[in-house]
Amino acid sequence: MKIIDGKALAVQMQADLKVKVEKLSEKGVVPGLVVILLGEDPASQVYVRNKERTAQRLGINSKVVRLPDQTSESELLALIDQYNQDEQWNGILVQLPLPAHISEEKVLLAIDPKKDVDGFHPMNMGRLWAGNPVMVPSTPAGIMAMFKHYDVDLSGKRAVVIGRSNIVGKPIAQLMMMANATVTIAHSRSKNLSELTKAADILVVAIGVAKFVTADMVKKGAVVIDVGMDRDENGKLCGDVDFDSVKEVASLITPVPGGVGPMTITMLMEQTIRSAEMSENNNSYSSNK
Ligand SMILES: NC(=O)C1=CN([C@@H]2O[C@H](COP(=O)(O)OP(=O)(O)OC[C@H]3O[C@@H](n4cnc5c(N)ncnc54)[C@H](OP(=O)(O)O)[C@@H]3O)[C@@H](O)[C@H]2O)C=CC1
Ligand SMILES: Nc1nc(=O)c2c([nH]1)NC[C@@H]1CN(c3ccc(C(=O)N[C@@H](CCC(=O)O)C(=O)O)cc3)C=[N+]21
Repeated sequence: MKIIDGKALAVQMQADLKVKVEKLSEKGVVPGLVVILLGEDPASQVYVRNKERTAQRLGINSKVVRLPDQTSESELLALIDQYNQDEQWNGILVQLPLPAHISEEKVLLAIDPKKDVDGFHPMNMGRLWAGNPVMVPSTPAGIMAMFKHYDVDLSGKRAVVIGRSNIVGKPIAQLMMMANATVTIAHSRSKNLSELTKAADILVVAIGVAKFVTADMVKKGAVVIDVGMDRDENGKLCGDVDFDSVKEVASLITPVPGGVGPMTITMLMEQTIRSAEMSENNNSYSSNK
């Protein structure tokens, strides 16, 4: 068993990104990321602070707009429109989940697809599913970067994703399919889940249930990616995978913390930089393939 060190890979990739930002800045193009956060959810506060800190370290111009929970949908939409028009900000991210009185769909549709560094706008989701991604959601992009760095070849392999959210499950399934894996997407209605997961060469878990995947559900030698950000019975941060038992079965496994999380932030920064590059090149909004 080998542990995938997401933290170390993130640090390594961020060093390259810092150089990129310096070069762009010399040309007068400073990438700018604005993060909009509604409410006081403590986990969201931590993630947003991590994003802000990383952006600053890389020389990316960053701004966090903190708004009260009761902010109206129209206020939020007006604010997004203001940042859509403002050339100084080439990346706009609205932290999810949003309060129940605000339509997530309307908000995601309002963000200029060119500035949608999360890749959650239906235009960007559609382009991903069409096989010509422009902006890719950062968690799945981070997982693919880990596969590349650790020489995990997906071609012809059986990959199983547990979770079908728009921000993790669906896009990672599509990216693995694009890398020629045979992909199964499981969710809370799936029957005989263990049977599916036991057949997986690659298992990606994104459900939000602490230590849900146990060793008996995993094939010997499988690669296990744990996206979960959960709390165990003692309130300690843990993932969706029971790391201590599954690590004995897996050939490669990500820890929580220090696995997918740091890579998510890194890919968000990469995407922000790419979006700044596109805005420099005459607003060309096109796939990078
Ligand atoms: N490290 C990182 O960078 C990130 C971590 N996360 C974390 O990843 C986890 C998942 O996030 P997200 O995708 O947004 O979650 P959602 O809550 O949007 O989706 C959860 C998915 O898991 C499925 N599910 C829930 N319980 C079970 C179960 N017992 N068996 C099988 N499937 C189940 C649900 O099925 P159904 O559709 O049927 O309801 C749903 O498809 C969370 O812990 C979140 O905090 C999220 C984003 C980034
Ligand atoms: N519009 C939007 N975009 C997102 O990308 C987005 C979102 N909304 N909502 C919530 C999820 C979750 N997410 C994480 C980012 C970093 C860590 C992270 O840094 N994790 C650290 C630990 C953090 C801690 O100590 O709590 C780690 O795993 O090592 C985790 C989770 C981004 N998300």
